[in-house]
Order: sequence, then structure tokens, then C-alpha cells
Amino acid sequence: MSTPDVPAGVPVGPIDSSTTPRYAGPATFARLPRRDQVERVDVAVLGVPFDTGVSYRPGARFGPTAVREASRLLRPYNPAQEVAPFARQQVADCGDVAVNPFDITEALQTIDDAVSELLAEGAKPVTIGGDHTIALPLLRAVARRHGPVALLHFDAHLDTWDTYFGAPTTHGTPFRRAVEEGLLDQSALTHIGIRGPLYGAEDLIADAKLGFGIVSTVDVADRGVPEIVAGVRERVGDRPLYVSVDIDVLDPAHAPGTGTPEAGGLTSRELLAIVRGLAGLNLVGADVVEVAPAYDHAEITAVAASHTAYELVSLMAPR
Ligand SMILES: N=C(N)NCCCC(=O)O
Ligand SMILES: [Zn+2]
Ligand SMILES: [Zn+2]
Repeated sequence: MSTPDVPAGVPVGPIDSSTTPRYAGPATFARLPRRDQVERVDVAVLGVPFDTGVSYRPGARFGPTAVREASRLLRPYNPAQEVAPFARQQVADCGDVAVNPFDITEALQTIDDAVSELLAEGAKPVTIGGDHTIALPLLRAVARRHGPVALLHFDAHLDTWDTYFGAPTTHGTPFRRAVEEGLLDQSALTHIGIRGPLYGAEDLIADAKLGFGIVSTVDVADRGVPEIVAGVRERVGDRPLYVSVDIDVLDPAHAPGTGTPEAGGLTSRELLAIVRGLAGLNLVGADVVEVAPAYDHAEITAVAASHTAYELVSLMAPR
């Protein structure tokens, strides 16, 4: 299937599903063109098939492929944000970063280099993981370009722990490393969806010391999405914002295909509604991580992740 000829400057959109069946041909995110099929890229959807940083179930290395497959059904107009996300900006699938699964330090450098190159071209990265370790090199690249960024982190887990087995670079530690490295604006850090057992009460104290505020899953249920969104918008203001979505923020009923599931999570409806509520903020990059398709059923998790990525891409569209 070829990409239709379009005048220079007009974004190349997805393959038309009314003339080419959406289940035909190799999958790119939302059936968008590949990087090599377009002249420029405003939003770069990038896969990072890496899961060497996990503490429990492996398999997030297959996340990018699963999310692309599940994204075939996405359509070009997003009524919830009243925007056509592929029409006013060039969105392209930049493929997968070829990361070394046996050397975490080298893998992180490879990811940083790939994203730095896209940022230098003026593209905003929307990265599909991969385990949550990859947020660290993504933030390194983004902070090098924008300075310390505000962070909105959707997750069941804090991911601000110090080490596992003495290892500093894991999927449970990226945001502590990011604070230590000065990548984050400590006055605008929020976790949303936190729940589940911790190692000790001191986990919360250490996390607060780094500057994080916590909106727990119970807070979302008790206070409701509009109030949560208002609080986040107020905290972020006009700072450059990075959004990191660990799909395990969703209840295992909404996202069984993940490595460290915790009961009592958000619904996909709540997650999508909060993400949509960020419209107009200065979003400079985002990721959706921790999709492990071997534990998925009927693409439940991959569909949720693909829709989350679609909302994030929509947020980046000029209005
Ligand atoms: N980032 C994710 N998904 N999980 C972190 C869990 C770390 C732990 O095993 O305590
Ligand atoms: Zn998590
Ligand atoms: Zn996480």
C-alpha cells in the first residue's frame, strides 16, 4: 500500500480505511506514514522495545508491536478534543529504537540519542514502551532541549524508589534518577493513580521530598475528574510538560497485559478523560509504557494504550 500523493506541506495522514481494509498490510501507529515517507515530522511516534529493567513479569519489549496492531482502528477525527490530530501536524511512525537488551546503560544512551535527534528536527516524541526505565533517557533528551520539565506521571507505582538488587536504573527508579539529575521542575511533579502496597511508609516521605504530589486512585474516585484536572492544570501552569503513562495506572480489568498489576485502578474512561483535560498545556513529550501483551486478553490493554497515545497526539495538535 502506498502513501497517497499530497501537496508539499500538507500533512500525510493515515491510510484510508474506507478503501484499504484496516487489517491489511504492516501496522504503523494509527496507519500513519513511516518517517521515511514524509518530509518533516511534527509528532514522532516511536517504539522502544525494551524490558530489561523490570522487577516482575517481563514482556514489555513486545509492547510497541502490540500497540501498533491495536491502533489500526483509530480514526482521523477526535470528537472528544474536537481536533483532527493528523491533519494540522505531520504525525509519523518513526519505528522502533534498536536497543541492546543485555546492556541497560548502552540501551539508555541509544534511546537518548534517538529522541535527541527527533527533538533536534523539531518533533515532539510520543514514545511507546517498553518498561518504565525508558522514561529516564526520554527525560534526559527532553530536558536537554527544554530545561527541567513539569511531570505528570500516571501510574499505580511511585517509581521513585532508589535501587533494586543494588541497581539504580530499573523500571521502579526512573523518576528518582530524573530528579537527582535535575531533569524535572520539582515545583510541578504529580503522580496520578497511585495505589497498592509499598515497602514502607518512608517510601511516601522520600517521594514527597523529591517534590511529588500524589493524586491516588481513590482521590480520582472521590473528587471526580474535573476537580483533578483543575488541580493539575493549576500546578503545571505554562511550564513545559512531560506526560508519562504507565498503563498499569488502569485497573487490571482495563489493562491485564502489564508486568506489575495492582488491583483497584482507574478505568480507561477516567484515564482518557484526565488526559483530554490537559488540552492547551505546553506538552513537549509523552510516553505510554508497560504494555506486556503476553498477559493481555483480546487486546484490552493494547487498545487502551493505543487510545491513550491517540489522545496524547491530539493534545499536541495546533488549534
Ligand atoms: N514501573 C512499574 N510498572 N512498576 C514498578 C514496580 C517496582 C516494584 O517491583 O516494586
Ligand atoms: Zn506501574
Ligand atoms: Zn511505572
